[in-house]
Amino acid sequence: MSKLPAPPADGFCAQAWEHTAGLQQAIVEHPFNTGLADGSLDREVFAFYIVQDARYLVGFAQALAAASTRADNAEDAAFLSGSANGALVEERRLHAGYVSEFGLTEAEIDGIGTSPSCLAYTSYLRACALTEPYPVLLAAILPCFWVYQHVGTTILESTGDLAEHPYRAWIQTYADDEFAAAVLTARELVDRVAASADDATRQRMLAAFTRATEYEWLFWNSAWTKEAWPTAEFLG
Ligand SMILES: Cc1ncc(C[n+]2csc(CCO)c2C)c(N)n1
Repeated sequence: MSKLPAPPADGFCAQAWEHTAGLQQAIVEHPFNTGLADGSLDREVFAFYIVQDARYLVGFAQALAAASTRADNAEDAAFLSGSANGALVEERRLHAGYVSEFGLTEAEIDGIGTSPSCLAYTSYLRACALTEPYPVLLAAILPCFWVYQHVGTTILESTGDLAEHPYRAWIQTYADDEFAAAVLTARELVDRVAASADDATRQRMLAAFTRATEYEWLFWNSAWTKEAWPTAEFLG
């Protein structure tokens, strides 16, 4: 799948992407993602990322499920709750893969703490679900879709044939046509909701989109550094 078409120039999504363009570039150029693209990424760093991502997917699914209860029509509710289910199906798939691909036992998995950045991102999404207006919650959810589609298709452009690529399953998931269609639906939903929001709400939407995109960067960076709690040493 190639890159998505640009969103309508007068809408929220176009404004949000332009506002975060430097950060989007930094995400694509992060050493985690350049290593994912050329296949040089350390397997252990990737395993750390996958374990944290499974934790993230549970929190993200909760935010999507909460958003679906606030939709004002069945089509949007179905999209949001279907995406929540999709995130949980993916969590189950990753979890099953821990054992087969990375040789981790259930006890080892349970012993891996949720990283500070993973907890911060999921806590932020859950907080948006509880305390922010529906349009702001949707703006916080959107980078999860859009940033991954951007990263996946940018990596695919640079790799070409994936037959021998060690991270082909990951790249295929996020450069896939079905996923691109979901990202377009998410963008259209956010543009539509933003169009009938007042200026103050639109400002908060932009802040939420930006914050969630910052958390996307933090998430990759935390895998790259195998981020741990600096306080762990005080707890024995
Ligand atoms: C940190 C992080 N951010 C985004 C995604 C991508 N993602 C997760 S669930 C979903 C859509 C609903 O099924 C998408 C696009 C990820 N895996 N990890």
